[in-house]
Amino acid sequence: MGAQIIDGKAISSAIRQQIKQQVMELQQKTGKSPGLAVVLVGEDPASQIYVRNKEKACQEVGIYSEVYRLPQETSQQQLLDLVHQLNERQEINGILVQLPLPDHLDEMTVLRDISPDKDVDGFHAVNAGKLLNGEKGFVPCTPKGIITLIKSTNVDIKGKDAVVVGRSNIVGKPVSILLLNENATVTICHSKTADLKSHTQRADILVVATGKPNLITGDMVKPGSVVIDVGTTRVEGKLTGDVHFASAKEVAGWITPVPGGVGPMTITMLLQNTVEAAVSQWKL
Ligand SMILES: Nc1nc(=O)c2c([nH]1)NC[C@@H]1CN(c3ccc(C(=O)N[C@@H](CCC(=O)O)C(=O)O)cc3)C=[N+]21
Repeated sequence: MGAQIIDGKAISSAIRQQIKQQVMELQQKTGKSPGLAVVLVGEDPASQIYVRNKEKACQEVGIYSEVYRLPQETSQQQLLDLVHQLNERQEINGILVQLPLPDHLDEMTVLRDISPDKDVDGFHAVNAGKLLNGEKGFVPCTPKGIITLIKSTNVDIKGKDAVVVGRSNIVGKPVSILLLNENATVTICHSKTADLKSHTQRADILVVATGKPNLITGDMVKPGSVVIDVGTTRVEGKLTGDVHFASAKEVAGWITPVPGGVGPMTITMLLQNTVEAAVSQWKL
């Protein structure tokens, strides 16, 4: 018994099939493939895995990709020089600088120097502003994937109580705006929220993106609700979500697993954004 599992892996592969088709059509029409540059600074093992997965995903769907692996001691200027070069390169439609950057580098400055037209992560202030204003721009990959996963349940978002736990610029804030755009009533909770449980218990849609393993237990979940777990923390070698899966799945109506939920969707949305970038830069 218990919740239906939202299979992010299966939904991802269906969308990747469509993207592959679209890339083939673009190649036939233009003789070119969309191109993505991924920049990784330092040797964080988790980042290495993500970057390799992104590279593989690009290959699968026919997106051209370049990966720049820069040493830990790369200077701010060296990183900015690379970003500027990539901004100018015709064959590169999307640029992603893997976060977090080493402490001596200023993320905000680096993100601001990526051309907003190539900002497939949707982290540039221009794209964040467009999202807030309801203008067309790049939507961050994880939030975009989350909305796709919620819609896959056929639960109508309109008028529902959505509670987002976490207020990062990468997930919490943008997913809150997307849910608001879908006409949910949105509450944003965070580490200073007084009574977290009182909020999560009322959530028809619960999105958890805190990086605190097993923060949300079954007693904090509303019966029948949609629970989206964004956390992927390695605990004793095992990838662990922010939601205690075993107890939450007895209460929720739908729930995403970790792994195999939000993670694969993030990469799929990156592929989608890269194709979008190419189509718009090629003026198709
Ligand atoms: N500029 C930038 N853009 C990002 O999108 C970005 C980033 N920096 N920094 C790190 C986070 C994290 N992130 C994930 C992507 C895929 C999985 C993923 O595919 N996870 C698999 C499991 C992978 C594994 O086994 O480790 C899953 O959940 O099933 C997870 C996490 C993207 N991020």
